[in-house]
Amino acid sequence: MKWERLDRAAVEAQLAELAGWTLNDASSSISKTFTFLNFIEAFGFMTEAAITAEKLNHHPEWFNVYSRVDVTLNTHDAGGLTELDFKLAKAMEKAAARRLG
Ligand SMILES: C[C@H](O)[C@H](O)[C@H]1CNC2=NC(N)=NC(=O)C2=N1
Repeated sequence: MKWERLDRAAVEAQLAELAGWTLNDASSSISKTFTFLNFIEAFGFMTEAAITAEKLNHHPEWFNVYSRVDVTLNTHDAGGLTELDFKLAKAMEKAAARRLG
């Protein structure tokens, strides 16, 4: 399925449903830093997010050090943000919430 790039208003509307995500340069991606109790919790989050990413065929750019995971999402194929980025962001929120309590 071909996903369309969202316009600024649609991006703002989606962002309003998410806590702690920031919009990057030219509205082309969104980012969030997740901090867990330790590496195992961070890696458990990444494992769960990876399974969702594979199901969606939509993959995060991320960087992990110990308990921290920096995530950036965008849709390369669309050159910006699409609904897929927000589906993955919301799934990540659920996976993180389960580990953060
Ligand atoms: C060929 C393959 O389906 C595509 O490259 C998919 C894979 N995962 C992807 N992930 C992300 N974030 N953006 C994409 O455009 C994308 N495209």
